Amino acid sequence: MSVTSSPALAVEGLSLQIGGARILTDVTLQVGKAEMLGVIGPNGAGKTTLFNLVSGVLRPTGGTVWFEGRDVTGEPIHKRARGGLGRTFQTSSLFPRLSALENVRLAAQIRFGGALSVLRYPTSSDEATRDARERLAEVGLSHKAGDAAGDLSHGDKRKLEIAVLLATEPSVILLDEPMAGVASGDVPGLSQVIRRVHREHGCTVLMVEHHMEVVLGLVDRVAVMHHGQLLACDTPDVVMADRTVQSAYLGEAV
Ligand SMILES: Nc1ncnc2c1ncn2[C@@H]1O[C@H](COP(=O)(O)OP(=O)(O)OP(=O)(O)O)[C@@H](O)[C@H]1O
Repeated sequence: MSVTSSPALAVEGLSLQIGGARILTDVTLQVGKAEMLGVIGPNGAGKTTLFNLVSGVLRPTGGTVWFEGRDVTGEPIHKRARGGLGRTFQTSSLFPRLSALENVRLAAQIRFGGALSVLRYPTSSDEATRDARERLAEVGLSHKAGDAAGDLSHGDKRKLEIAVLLATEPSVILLDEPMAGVASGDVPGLSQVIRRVHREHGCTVLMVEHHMEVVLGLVDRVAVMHHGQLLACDTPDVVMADRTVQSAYLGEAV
């Protein structure tokens, strides 16, 4: 997909310097509406830092973050999240002792403006609970609604995190290594959930992922990071054929 004149998300000259260390240098990138963009690169390339700057976990020392045409560089993470910029983290952000349904319901309650109570047992008539059940169905976890989040497999935890995210109705979703720790047998199912959510919600998805097969099979374009810089950003075919990418990042043809 080509990037439209009004991208869902854009970073311009984004840089982060900590002490003498240049963590990210002058990254400029646009993500079109409803596009799925993968971010790849070796360990320490700056992928998570890019996500942290985009979502508001970190403030850049240079450059700008644009979200739906708005400069959000100075906005804190919760304000960006309320505006529709949602993300998952490498480490799970679920409440392990709450059920899968309760985890999603909490996120839905925030959207519906209800009291944040996990003590109140969900009832089928409650709007947030109904919404939470729908989100669980979307990620194929209806049958695990009553299970404690902490007891779920890694793959199901990742699906649940996506359901929690969907309950906040984001327009842009950042997925930080969704396949990390997921058993290989569960990878296709999780990929399918990501593809379906992207297609059915029409949201923009940015995904950092080491699992190359997954990224190349899912995304419209791939951004390649290397030493805190953006090396290339294009369709999977073009990026895989790029000699700079092959020699600097992959070391050999893929
Ligand atoms: N707060 C910090 N202070 C100093 N260096 C940092 C800080 N945060 C990140 N770095 C360094 O910046 C570089 C980029 O880190 P980052 O976590 O963004 O890489 P990554 O591409 O996500 O790596 P991985 O694939 O291993 O998760 C690394 O060399 C890391 O050690």
